[in-house]
Amino acid sequence: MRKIPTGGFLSPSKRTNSMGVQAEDTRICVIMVGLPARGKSLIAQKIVRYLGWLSITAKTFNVGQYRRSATPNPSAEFFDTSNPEGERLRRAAAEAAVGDMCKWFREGRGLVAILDATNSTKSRRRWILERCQAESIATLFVESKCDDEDLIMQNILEVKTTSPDYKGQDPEEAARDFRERIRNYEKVYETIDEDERDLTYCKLINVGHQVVINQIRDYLQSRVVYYLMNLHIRPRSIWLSRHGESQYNLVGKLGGDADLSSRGEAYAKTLPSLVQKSAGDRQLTVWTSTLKRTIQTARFLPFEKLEWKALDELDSGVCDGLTYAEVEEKYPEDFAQRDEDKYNYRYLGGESYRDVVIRLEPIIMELERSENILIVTHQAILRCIYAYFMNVPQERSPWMEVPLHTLIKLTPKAYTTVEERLKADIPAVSTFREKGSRARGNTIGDGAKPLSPTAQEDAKGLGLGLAADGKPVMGDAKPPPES
Ligand SMILES: O=P(O)(O)OC[C@H]1O[C@@](CO)(OP(=O)(O)O)[C@@H](O)[C@@H]1O
Repeated sequence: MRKIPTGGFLSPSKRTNSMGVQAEDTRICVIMVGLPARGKSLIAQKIVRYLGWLSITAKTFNVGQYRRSATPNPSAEFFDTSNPEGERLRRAAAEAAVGDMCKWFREGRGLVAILDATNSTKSRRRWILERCQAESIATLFVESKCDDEDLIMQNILEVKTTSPDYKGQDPEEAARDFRERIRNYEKVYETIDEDERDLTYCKLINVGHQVVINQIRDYLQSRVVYYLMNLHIRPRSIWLSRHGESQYNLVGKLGGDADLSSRGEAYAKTLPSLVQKSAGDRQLTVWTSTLKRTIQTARFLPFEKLEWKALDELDSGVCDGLTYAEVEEKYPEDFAQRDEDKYNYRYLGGESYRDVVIRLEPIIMELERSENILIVTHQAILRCIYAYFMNVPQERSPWMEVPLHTLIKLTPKAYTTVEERLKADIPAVSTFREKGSRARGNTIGDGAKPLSPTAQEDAKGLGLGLAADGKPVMGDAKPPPES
C-alpha cells in the first residue's frame, strides 16, 4: 500500500484567509472567454465554490442575466453582429455588469469577481482590461476552447435547453435556435492570440486536455490557474463513507486510534456489497486515512487502496480521548467557545475545521483530477469534503449530521451535485451532538434498540455502563434521556 504524505501548505490563522495573507490585498477579475456552450458558466461556478470553500469571497457577474432583464426571450438574430439594436443592448448589459462588479470591489465585498460572458472579441477584452486597470483590479482571462462536438452537444442539451432564454419552448426548437446563436458568435469570435500577450491568461483546450498559460503574476492568480489545470468534465461520481462504528464511538470518546466495534466490523464486511449496489462493476480506488478504523473498514473492498495522512480525523489536541461530557467538565470555556464558532475554534494543541480545510486542499485537487474514488474517512473530514461538493456554508458545515454505516454517492452535474445515500442495515451509535445541547454520550442511532449480545460484550469490555434494558450509557455518568 502506498502512503501519501500531506503537502506543505501555509499554516492558517483565524485572521487570514485560507490562502495566506498575500491573497488579502489582491483583487482579481477573472474574465471568461469563449463561444456559447463551452462550459464557461460551469467553470465560473466551480471557481466561486472552490474559493468560497477556502474562505475567499468570490462572486459571478453573469452578463446574460443583465441582458435578460432588458431582453428576456431574444431570437438568434438578436445575436447577429450586423443587428445594431442587438449590439447596443448587449454592450449595455456588459457595461452594467462591469459597473456593478467595480462597485462590489470598491465596497470591499470580496476578492475575486468572475465576469461570465463570451467576451469573444479583442476590442471587448481590451475595454474590460482598461476598466479594471482604472480601478487597480488585476485581471485573469480564462478562455475555454472546445472542438469536441459530443461535449458541445451535451452542453447544449443539458444546460442551454433549460436556460431561462428558452423557458417553455420545445427543446428541439431551443437547441436549433441556440446552434444558430453560436454561429452568429462564431462570425466575430477571436481567440486570445499573440497580439494579446500582454494579458494574463489561461487557455483551457477541451477542459483537462491542454492548458496554455501566460503572464501569471501573483499568488491568487496562480492558485486559480492550478485549480483550472486540474479540472475535467467527464461524468463521474464520488463515494464517501465514514469508518464503521469504532470502540471509541461506542463510549463517546473523541479522536484516538481505536479498532472497530463488532458492529463496525459487520459494516466493513457489508461495505463491498453496498458499494457494488451503488457503483456496479466500476473499478474504484479507495482512499482511507492512516488511522486503524478507516483501514479496517476498507479492508474487504476489492480495489486498490491509498492511505492519506490528510484524511486523518480533526486533531482534538488536549481533548483527544475525552468524551464531550469530560471536555465540558475540564474545559468549560473551550466547550462553549467551540459551540459559539465551531468552524474557527481550534482545540488546544489541535485543529479547527478551518485548519482541516487547508490540509484537505490537495485532496480536493486530486479528486477533481480523478474518477471513481471511494473515500473512507472520519466525521469532521467527511463534513469538509461534503461541504465543498454541496456548497454548504462554513457556519453550517461542522454541524451537519453524517451518520455512521451509510454510503454517500455524489455526482457532480453541470450546475448541482446530485446526492444519494445508501444505509447499511447495521445499527450504530449516533456521534452527532447538536449545537447548544448539553454534552452526553453517543446515542443509539437505530431507533434506540438495545445493544446486541456481542455489542454488549464490547461495551462491558470497555467498562461501559449498560442500562437494565441493554441500552448503553455512554461517555457520561448519567444515562441519556429517553426520547
Ligand atoms: O467536530 P465534532 O462534531 O466534534 O466531530 C468530530 C469528532 O467526530 C468523531 C466521533 O465523535 O469522529 P470519528 O468517529 O471519526 O472518531 C471524533 O473522533 C471527532 O473528534
